[in-house]
Amino acid sequence: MQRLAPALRQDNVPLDLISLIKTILAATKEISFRVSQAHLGGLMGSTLDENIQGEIQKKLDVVANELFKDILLESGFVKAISSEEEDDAVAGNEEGKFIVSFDPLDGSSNIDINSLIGTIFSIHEAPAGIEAGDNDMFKLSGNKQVCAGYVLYGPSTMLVMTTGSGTHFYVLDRTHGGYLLVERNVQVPADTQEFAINMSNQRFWQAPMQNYINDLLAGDTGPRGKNFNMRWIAAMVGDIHRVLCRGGLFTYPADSKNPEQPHKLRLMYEANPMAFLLEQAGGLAMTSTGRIMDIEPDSIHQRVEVIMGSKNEVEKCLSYYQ
Ligand SMILES: O=P(O)(O)OC[C@H]1O[C@](O)(COP(=O)(O)O)[C@@H](O)[C@@H]1O
Ligand SMILES: [Mg+2]
Ligand SMILES: [Mg+2]
Repeated sequence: MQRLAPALRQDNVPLDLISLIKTILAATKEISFRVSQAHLGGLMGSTLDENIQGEIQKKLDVVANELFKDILLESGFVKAISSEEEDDAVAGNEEGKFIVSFDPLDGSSNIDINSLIGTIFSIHEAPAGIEAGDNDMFKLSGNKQVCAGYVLYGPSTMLVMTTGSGTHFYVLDRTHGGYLLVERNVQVPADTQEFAINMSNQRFWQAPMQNYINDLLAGDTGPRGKNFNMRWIAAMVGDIHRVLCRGGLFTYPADSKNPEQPHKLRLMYEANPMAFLLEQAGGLAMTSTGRIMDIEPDSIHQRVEVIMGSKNEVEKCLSYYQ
């Protein structure tokens, strides 16, 4: 099995980006270890602190964030970072060529039940003429990502990553401590009979999503003429990984539960990186009004609605909004 660096060189990834990716992955190996030892290291449960999202931070959210942030800022490769757990961008090396947005631990509500969690990252080239700590530096669309990926801390620790030459799967080999390529150019099936949504929000969805989901639930007795199964891991990394492995539709639609905040998932370090991975694997990643990666961000913690996965099924869902 091919090691990470030769696999990236095969995709003509520039050496400085390979060095940054290796730095990111060094942090994920440490996080993977800390996650596996969390019970023993007193890292279960919550802190007393609230992050800018208005969520009480888990101890592991804080540990993973500090680890990721420190390793990146010390590397010298990054001009700035932006994280789910940081109010604002954090300045790095003024000469740094890249900026990194990340979700240090995705699926935080799964930590205390020992279920699937992960780390999500998105890399852009640093725009010129903006100071290192300025949030405006991150107002770049998903189309401008040079690399995106996630690491899933599951039965095995898996890396799923793209640099624009397809989406590839890697596994952390614990014998020699490196990520090995296990599948190149993953392709998402265009059709599916599996969907993922938090059903408990149903009464708050807009009418098109209500109608779409009702028709899925009607199965072969309804207009879709076939049965659909439902899954919800409550960790985007886990639900998207399933979609990349066997197809499916994953959605976190707009809802009226909190009118001031109709969307849940964050554009810069959840929706954009997953959109890049899915599109590179032949899937689609949309809101009800357009392509996620075309969105021009207006803030680093901006939230968006998400409808992504198997191409034909995403198009079918969007047809309910026409
Ligand atoms: O709690 P809900 O409504 O099931 O939402 C689950 C969603 O929230 C998230 O956990 C949010 O991410 P964080 O855990 O990083 O805050 C997603 O991973 C997941 O898809
Ligand atoms: Mg998240
Ligand atoms: Mg998180």
